[in-house]
Formats: sequence, structure tokens, C-alpha cells
Amino acid sequence: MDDTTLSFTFNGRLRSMRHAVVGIGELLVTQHNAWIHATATALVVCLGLLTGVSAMQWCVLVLAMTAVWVAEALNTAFELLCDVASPEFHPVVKKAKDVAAGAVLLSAIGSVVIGLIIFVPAIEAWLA
Ligand SMILES: Nc1ncnc2c1ncn2[C@@H]1O[C@H](COP(=O)(O)OP(=O)(O)OP(=O)(O)O)[C@@H](O)[C@H]1O
Repeated sequence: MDDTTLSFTFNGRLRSMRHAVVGIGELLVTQHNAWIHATATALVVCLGLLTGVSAMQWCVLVLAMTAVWVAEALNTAFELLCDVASPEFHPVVKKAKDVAAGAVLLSAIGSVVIGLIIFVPAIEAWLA
């Protein structure tokens, strides 16, 4: 490891953030699940604005949505690595990919439950 690898630079951090933004772009362009998450995110934001949920409820909703996006991003990265490491069918890769996909499903189910807990009463109050 040389000095340039060790030194902290603003440009280095900026470059690193650019890579992360490119990664998010890749997720949005290539992953069909990400399109569903984007639609759900837009729906939640519209519903939240319409029904006037509280600041604390916004925090919970943001955390729930972020959990789904993070799970999807990690699952996608994992799938890409699997495809390089084992392009042919492998029973253990199947298990690994299925478990990673399960993480996305778990976070999505949790988010739907949170959405129902927050929005059912909020919509009832809004319609009353
Ligand atoms: N190399 C492999 N070996 C064994 N099983 C695999 C392999 N690649 C994919 N699979 C199986 O196919 C399923 C789908 O894999 P794939 O990589 O297409 O992801 P996906 O769930 O379709 O996600 P996406 O829609 O984001 O592409 C996996 O969950 C796994 O069960």
C-alpha cells in the first residue's frame, strides 16, 4: 500500500460517491424490482403528503422504504457476483440467491405492514 492509497482526499471521497451514484443508476435501469420499489416509494410519498402524516410517521416510512432499497441493492450486487463466480447452475448458488431474494421479500413485507399501520387510520381520518 503506497502513500496515495492511505491519504484522505476530498476528490477521492467525491469519486467514491460518484461510483455509488452510478451503482444506484444501474439498479434503477436494470432491475425490474427497483421499478416496483420506485412506484411504491412514489405512492407512499403522495399518500403521506395527501393525508398529512406526522414527522415521526415520516421517519418510520423513510426507514421502511430505505430498508427495501438497501436490501434490493445488496441482492443485486450479490446476484452479479454470483453470476461471475458461478455462471453455470450450482445448487449452493441457487440457495444463496434465494436467501438474498428472501431478504428483499422480508423487508418488503415489513414495509407493507408499516404502511398499513400508518395509512389505514390516516386515510380514514382524511376521508372523514
Ligand atoms: N448460477 C445459478 N445456479 C443455481 N441457481 C441459479 C443460478 N442463477 C440463478 N439461479 C436461480 O434462479 C433464481 C433467479 O435468479 P436471477 O439471478 O435471475 O435473479 P431474479 O430473482 O430473477 O432477480 P432479477 O429479477 O433481479 O434478475 C435464483 O433465485 C436462483 O433460484
